[in-house]
Amino acid sequence: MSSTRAVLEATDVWAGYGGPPVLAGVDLTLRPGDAVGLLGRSGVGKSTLVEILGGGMRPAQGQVTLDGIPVGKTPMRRRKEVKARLRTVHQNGLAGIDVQRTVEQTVQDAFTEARKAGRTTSNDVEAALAVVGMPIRFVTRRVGTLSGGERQRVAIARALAARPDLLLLDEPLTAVDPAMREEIAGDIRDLVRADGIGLLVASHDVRLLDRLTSHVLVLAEGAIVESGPLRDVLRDPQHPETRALAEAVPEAFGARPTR
Ligand SMILES: Nc1ncnc2c1ncn2[C@@H]1O[C@H](COP(=O)(O)OP(=O)(O)OP(=O)(O)O)[C@@H](O)[C@H]1O
Repeated sequence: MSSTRAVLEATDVWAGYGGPPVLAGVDLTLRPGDAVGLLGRSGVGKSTLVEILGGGMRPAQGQVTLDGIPVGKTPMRRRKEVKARLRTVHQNGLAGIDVQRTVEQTVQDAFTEARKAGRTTSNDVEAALAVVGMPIRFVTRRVGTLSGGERQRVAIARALAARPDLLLLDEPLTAVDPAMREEIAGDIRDLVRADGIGLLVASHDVRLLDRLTSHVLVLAEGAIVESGPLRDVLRDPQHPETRALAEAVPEAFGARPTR
């Protein structure tokens, strides 16, 4: 429903934690309607990149912009707008969520903000929870009493209720069992497709990326070393790190057996 559709652009992003750089010149563009996976082995810098893209961490060098507005050092008067258009769901699913509020209040708050901003007319908490496979009986539960997997799902429902232009998910649904994870991923995919929300999903779970995204970027040695449709990338990996990832996934994803 938003009038302008945001484009997120990262240019020559460098970052680290005092040692060798974790990110060393990452370029990336995310548009509404995109469904992009960020694939890479554990510790390669996926969360760091998601944090920087969402404005939670500043790069040592380079910049991230949302339709030209700097993300991370956003001018005060544009912060609300950036927050409405660009949402991040962190790995633990709790950042920014008041654990004392109920599930219903948490999702309702997001709808209220989105309605005020003219981003949605919906107020359907039950439908929002259904997308992440949560029955209506959870509405009265305080977020602080939920299991890890339930919190992750509420965090996603809340982010989707906000109807952002772009949604960044860092290792979503890790605490949810595999069968349910696939089903929820399919429902999330349907919703973001229907609403034209741009999605970036950081994960090393290729099954999840296969469900949620249409295109992957492989992060290795601080940079995006490969990109393309997931199954193509795994079938014909070019970079040694992609080859290692491909060898570890089931053949169903098109990876060639190790010779
Ligand atoms: N606060 C921190 N202080 C020092 N080092 C950090 C900090 N946060 C992350 N790192 C290091 O930076 C590197 C990248 O971490 P990051 O969490 O971005 O990787 P990741 O690809 O998301 O990993 P995973 O898949 O295991 O979540 C790792 O070597 C990690 O140990």
